[in-house]
Amino acid sequence: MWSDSRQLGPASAAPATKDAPMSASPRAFLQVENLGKAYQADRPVFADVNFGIQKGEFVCIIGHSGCGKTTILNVLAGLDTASQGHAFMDGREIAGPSLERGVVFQGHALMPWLTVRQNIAFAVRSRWPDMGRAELDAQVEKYVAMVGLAHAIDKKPSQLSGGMKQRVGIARAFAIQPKMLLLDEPFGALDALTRGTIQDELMGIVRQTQQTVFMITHDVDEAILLADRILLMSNGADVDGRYKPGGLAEVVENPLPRDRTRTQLHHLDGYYPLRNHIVDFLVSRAKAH
Ligand SMILES: Nc1ncnc2c1ncn2[C@@H]1O[C@H](COP(=O)(O)OP(=O)(O)OP(=O)(O)O)[C@@H](O)[C@H]1O
Repeated sequence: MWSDSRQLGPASAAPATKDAPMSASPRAFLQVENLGKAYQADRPVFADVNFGIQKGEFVCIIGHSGCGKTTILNVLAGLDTASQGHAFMDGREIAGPSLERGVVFQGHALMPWLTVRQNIAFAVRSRWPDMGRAELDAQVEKYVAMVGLAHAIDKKPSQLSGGMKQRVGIARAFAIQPKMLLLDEPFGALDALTRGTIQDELMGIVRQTQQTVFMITHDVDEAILLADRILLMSNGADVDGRYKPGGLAEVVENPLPRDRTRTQLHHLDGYYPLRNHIVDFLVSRAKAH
């Protein structure tokens, strides 16, 4: 079930030119190669991060605060640049933001003066500027319904609860039909009950759309529920007087059946060993690897 990160990322010898298609290679749909980030040259936050995500795969990343999860997600989103290494999606190096990647942050980032319908229509129009009115309306309504908000489609964000706003953010990300969805703790600010409901909804939509997802979470159960694989990340630390950057310490395959649900998760064979393994990592190994 557990695998060392070094087995994962077959770092390629030939980095592709920015924005240029790569030559045929066995890379995954999303491929991260030797990624590193240093704000301070002698103390990189993380270094030599390698992993791949296959099309349709749901991958979560877990690690303590400050290990660099958001930095990695921002590099994948094209919102930040790495100090070292490369990230490729669908055969091209990621070199800036793109509507091919949908991003959802903890703060929903909706435009407060627009209704739910208008917020999502804005994103859909950015993606398909020539889309006709009827098709645009249908696209918006489909994804609003998918997150259970048809009744609130003409409301403004100020009239919605935190959970509803986060659902709008999710609907907006799905509505542009991105090739990859990047989620940075999207449920972090929600109460447990709402969080559970939206996790179920997200899982349903992801299964229906076969969406490829990379998600940051601090919640071990959330990762076990949603992810096919869980990346465990360690923090940079001083070890025996020498600084060791953070990095990908381990990749955990989720052995539980893919049709698992939140309510039966705890009863499944393999749940407790998996949970204990991740918690042990966070408690005893995440600070230095
Ligand atoms: N612009 C910046 N300048 C200097 N240091 C930064 C900058 N942005 C991030 N950092 C540092 O880089 C490290 C990684 O930050 P990042 O937000 O990626 O971590 P994280 O694992 O996502 O943390 P959290 O779980 O708390 O969100 C942190 O120590 C942070 O202080």
